[in-house]
Amino acid sequence: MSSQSNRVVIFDTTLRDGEQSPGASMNLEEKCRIAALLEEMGVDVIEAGFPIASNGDFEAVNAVAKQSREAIVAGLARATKADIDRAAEALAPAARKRIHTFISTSPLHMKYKLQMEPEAVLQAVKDSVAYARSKVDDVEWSAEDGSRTEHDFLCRCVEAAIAAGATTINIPDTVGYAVPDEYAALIAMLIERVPNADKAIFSVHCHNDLGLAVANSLAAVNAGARQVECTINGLGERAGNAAMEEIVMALRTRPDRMPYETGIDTTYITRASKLVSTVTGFVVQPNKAIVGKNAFAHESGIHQDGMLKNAQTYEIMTPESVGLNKSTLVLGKHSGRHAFRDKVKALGYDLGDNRLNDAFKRFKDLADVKKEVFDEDIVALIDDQLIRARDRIKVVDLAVVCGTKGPQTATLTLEIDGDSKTTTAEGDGPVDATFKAIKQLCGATPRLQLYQVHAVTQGTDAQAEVTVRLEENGKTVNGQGADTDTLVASAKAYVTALNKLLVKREKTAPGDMGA
Ligand SMILES: CC(=O)SCCNC(=O)CCNC(=O)[C@H](O)C(C)(C)COP(=O)(O)OP(=O)(O)OC[C@H]1O[C@@H](n2cnc3c(N)ncnc32)[C@H](O)[C@@H]1OP(=O)(O)O
Ligand SMILES: CC(C)C(=O)C(=O)O
Repeated sequence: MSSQSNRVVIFDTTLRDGEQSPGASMNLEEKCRIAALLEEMGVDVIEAGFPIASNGDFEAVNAVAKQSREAIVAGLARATKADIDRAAEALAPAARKRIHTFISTSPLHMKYKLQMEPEAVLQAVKDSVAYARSKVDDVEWSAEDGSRTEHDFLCRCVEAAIAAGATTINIPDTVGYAVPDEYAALIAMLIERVPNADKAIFSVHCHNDLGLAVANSLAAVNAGARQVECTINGLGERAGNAAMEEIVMALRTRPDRMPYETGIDTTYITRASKLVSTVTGFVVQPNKAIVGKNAFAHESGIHQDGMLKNAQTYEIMTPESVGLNKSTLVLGKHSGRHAFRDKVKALGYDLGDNRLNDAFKRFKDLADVKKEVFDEDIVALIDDQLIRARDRIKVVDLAVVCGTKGPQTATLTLEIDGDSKTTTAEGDGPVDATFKAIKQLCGATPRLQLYQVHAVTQGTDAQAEVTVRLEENGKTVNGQGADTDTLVASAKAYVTALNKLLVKREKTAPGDMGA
């Protein structure tokens, strides 16, 4: 494959560079599960670890080597015989194996980290690649800190690595320092200047310190790189690596600007993201591109309206293309009537325009006090509205004073047959005070048989749904009320039950309100 081909090799290093994220260690069984999924989704090369690093790393590379069939399994090695021997040993069972050997080439790294002269580094490139080639046919050489390497020296190292048998040349932006046009120019320069450049595939490995890992990788592909090293969810050292899902979906979504293909079945992306997140405990931020919880979620009314008319108005990829069932229209304070009507219909209600408008107003009030409005909230809200439509008694206002000091008081305003009436009552707790206030205003004395509260959804801002059962002269009625305020929900429930009692009384003694 050359820089003329349009096929981009996806080299996944979640298990190696991804695991270098502090706290992201994975055990052998977890690595094997991730590797199996990476292979199933069409990853070309799986870098399974750094075998000399520890026995655990060796075992993991060895286990992934044993289980993989189609994917090439790579093991990392410094420019030393011991590292290369260990990598070769771990990779031995692999159907397709690659030794990935590297050494730093930037002045800073050579002088301070390696404490080697450039000529010694150049010799190490030749020796390490040749030695690795004596072990396997597929050798990748990386110029660590390549993006900060002096160009002439980098050209000499790359030429030497290819001459010694490397078939993939990786130019990492190890510290995420590059910017897209500069990095693309670097890759183009190497392809142009290195005499044997056509004998190797050029690869990029970008870190995200400036948030440019994906942009740099794509710019490099446009300049002729045909392997991208990346990780699921962008996991990796420090700010992470280029995120595989972003690279792959950018190529798939913009073939007009980037006419390249990968072998990835993108419908596996969500699964892979979830698996890596679960295994490492690294939660994916909600607004993360492609795999964040909100990547295909819409809350604003104008966007929801557009989505309902044509999803392409606000989505450049389909959720199905990344393995999600569907987009979500999240109902919240920014939602509009179109999305609300759609949701109400989907929940099985057939409300006329007036009722819908009324429900929408109540929904907006609820959304003002609640972060997210769930289906259950809407059901509770509409049921509440339907129940209350013909009520003679309505809760208008409630203010409760409660706490450790006491006495607990409730100041309540009810609308009774169109008239507004207010009273204040004391009680044994805020619920008792509220119920006493209702009884005072309505002159009712039914017996409370049941008082039950449950949260409609989760969270401290959840709606409370209260059930009240009242008994009078052998007649029993239940009333329900829902509200984010438990006491308001309690008042509504009690009043609903009272309204039902009134209906029952009407049947026996028409026109009678008080008890
Ligand atoms: C950019 C990257 O991501 S590179 C990969 C980074 N990943 C890791 O380091 C994770 C795994 N690493 C490890 O477990 C350990 O660092 C080991 C096992 C590899 C080495 O451990 P130690 O022998 O204790 O060495 P230590 O890590 O302290 O220092 C690294 C040594 O390797 C040398 N070195 C670093 N890179 C290379 C290289 N590519 N080729 C040859 N030598 C190298 C350093 O100069 C230093 O040598 P020195 O001991 O002579 O000063
Ligand atoms: C070993 C190389 C590829 C690396 O991880 C880096 O330079 O970031």
